Amino acid sequence: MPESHEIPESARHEWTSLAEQATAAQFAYHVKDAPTISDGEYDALIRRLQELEEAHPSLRTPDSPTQTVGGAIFSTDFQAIDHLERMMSLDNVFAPDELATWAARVEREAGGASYHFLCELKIDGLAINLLYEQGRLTRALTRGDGRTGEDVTLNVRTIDGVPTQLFGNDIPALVEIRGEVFFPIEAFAGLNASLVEAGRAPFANPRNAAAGSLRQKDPKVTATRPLRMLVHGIGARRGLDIERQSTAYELMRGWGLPVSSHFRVLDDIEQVQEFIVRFGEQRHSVEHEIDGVVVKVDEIAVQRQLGSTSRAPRWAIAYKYPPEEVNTKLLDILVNVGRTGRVTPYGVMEPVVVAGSTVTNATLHNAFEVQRKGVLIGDTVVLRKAGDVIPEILGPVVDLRDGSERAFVMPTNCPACGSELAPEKEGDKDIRCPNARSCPSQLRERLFGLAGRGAFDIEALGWEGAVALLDSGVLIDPSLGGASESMLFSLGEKEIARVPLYTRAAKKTDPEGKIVDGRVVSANGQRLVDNLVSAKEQPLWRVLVALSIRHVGPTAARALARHFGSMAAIRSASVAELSGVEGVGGVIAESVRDWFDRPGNEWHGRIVDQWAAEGVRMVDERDEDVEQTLAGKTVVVTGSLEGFSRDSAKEAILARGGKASGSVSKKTDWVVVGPGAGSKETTARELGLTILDEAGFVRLLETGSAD
Ligand SMILES: NC(=O)c1ccc[n+]([C@@H]2O[C@H](COP(=O)([O-])OP(=O)(O)OC[C@H]3O[C@@H](n4cnc5c(N)ncnc54)[C@H](O)[C@@H]3O)[C@@H](O)[C@H]2O)c1
Ligand SMILES: [Zn+2]
Repeated sequence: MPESHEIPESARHEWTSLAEQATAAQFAYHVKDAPTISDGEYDALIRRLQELEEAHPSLRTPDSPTQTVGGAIFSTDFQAIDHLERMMSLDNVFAPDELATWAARVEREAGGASYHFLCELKIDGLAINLLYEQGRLTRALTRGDGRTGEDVTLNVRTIDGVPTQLFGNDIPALVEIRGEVFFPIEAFAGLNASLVEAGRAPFANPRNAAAGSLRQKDPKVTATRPLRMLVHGIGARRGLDIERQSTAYELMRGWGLPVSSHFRVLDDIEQVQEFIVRFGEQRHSVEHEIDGVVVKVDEIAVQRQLGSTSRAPRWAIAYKYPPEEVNTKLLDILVNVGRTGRVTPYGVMEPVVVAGSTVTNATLHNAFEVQRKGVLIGDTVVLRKAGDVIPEILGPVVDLRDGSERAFVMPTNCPACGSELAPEKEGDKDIRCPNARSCPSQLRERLFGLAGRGAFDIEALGWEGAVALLDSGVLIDPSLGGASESMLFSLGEKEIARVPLYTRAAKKTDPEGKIVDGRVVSANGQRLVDNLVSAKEQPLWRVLVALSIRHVGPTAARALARHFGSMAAIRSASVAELSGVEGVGGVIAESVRDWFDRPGNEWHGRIVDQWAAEGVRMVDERDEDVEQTLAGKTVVVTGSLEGFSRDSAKEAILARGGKASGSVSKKTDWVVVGPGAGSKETTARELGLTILDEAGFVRLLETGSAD
């Protein structure tokens, strides 16, 4: 124990308590493969311990969690064996200035030698040490405490892509290959579903699935898991002389080892920064989870010169991205009734900040999905939110259950209107509220949906506004005998003035994502009137989307509008005629006909009639009048353009028969780049695609050619 007389008692207490928590977390994470706190929380614990130790160096004992390579061996399932050369951890930085500090230190201690930076993705899996003797895989060990690992040779032999025999003629007599075993993201949900079905505990995230799958007593179980491995280092070696780590990677690739295609050798720390930013944006286009970038000094001689601390090399650093996974409590599972009556369960969670916003809800899609994920109400769950992507509950933290958790039961009646819920057809995964006409929940969702960006785009009408309009009764439709979104366009200023409204923008500016009391924009009533006037001029496809016809989203609506040109023509088209349109299949065609024709749906037609009577545009300028200069071509627009919004650029491409894509690939014909373009431009350049500026884009639209 540290000397206590010179350290304030409060600091000593805090250190002891945090060290205990960190040690317990290491055990849960490295030994049980079932962490009970998130990586972000763990990193924060370690940071705080480091701060305390910085202030009171005598707290920094050799067995402090800040000084050890986590995961001492406690498991009896495997034999403990020493590594030939120690396996290290990595020190972390979380911001550019911390990276710069590290780089400055490297520069200072490199003693004038010249060197490069080797940048790699930090694979979120578990470390493995493969021993090859005369090219034969003779042993595989987990990292353990860095000196001693667990013998998982038989398990590793079942991993696809890990060669049991190296090939080539420059095979060293002995070499330790270090790498990471991971669980491919796309296989994760399926694994949990099958575990739940077998009555077993699901994994909290892919990283734990990797560790838990590898560290199985029975290698036959490991063999059923789609584990993969990538190489990221080299340990003890005999008969191998390399000057740079990147050279070793090329050699290893030649021997048949799985080497990542994402590593780069860079000259200076500015380029390293760019690499970090680029992969921060592309974090999800990689087949495994990454929690950061690892920056290494490439030259082995300089690595030796820099040496290492008790737990990590000084010649490498992990730049960690902001965490996208947090733990929170699943307080309840409720159901939402959507604009087409679909009933969707969603989790209500203790509010938690992740990826820059506060999350309280996450959709669970349907009752099967709840089942497959194995989450219970009352569970601590791992919640993931990646950038702009909608938040997702990954899985439960089973070890924190106390027996009070309960399973979700799908309600039998609509929580909004009491109607009996049922699947529409036998075998449907979804169940629905059949009361399309007056279910308050469906009405709210339809009204909100029709104001959305992909429909009429009524900026002044957000969720709260939709609720307020319906609650105030101004949308009572005499012809329908109840509330209906069809009254919207007939509203006058007088009616709107009665309703307190909130804008989408107001919602956005509030960091909490909720509407703060009193944020009633009084000018908003006038804005809504103005918005409604311009909404009437929206093109036909947007009107179609606004009708909330099942399966008719922007893509199908565009195809229908382009082909038929008017609401009247769509209304009178047969299923065969509808499904004959490219991009409109049988399901959509049936859905459109059903929406108009099914007995009881007559009120749908009346909505269309009423909108038409209020002046909503029901006929398009036919796209045939626009020359199809881009037929069959794919264009990506990135960055901001002066004369086009994101939507109008897309419409201009679509109207000319082209495809507007969101991602750059080899199949992209042209990439239009405006100021602020990021990784897409880089990718386009790497692929050697034709890049256009705004003027070039305008010419392209007119002529179909970039010259
Ligand atoms: N949630 C928890 O309770 C808990 C507990 C302990 C640890 N952890 C997590 O683990 C981290 C600490 O674990 P650690 O000591 O293994 O450190 P680390 O995971 O931050 O970094 C070291 C490891 O990164 C791996 N790695 C992945 N890609 C690499 C690459 N390209 N090059 C080199 N190495 C690469 C190696 O296996 C190496 O051992 C924490 O920061 C936290 O994220 C979480
Ligand atoms: Zn209902």
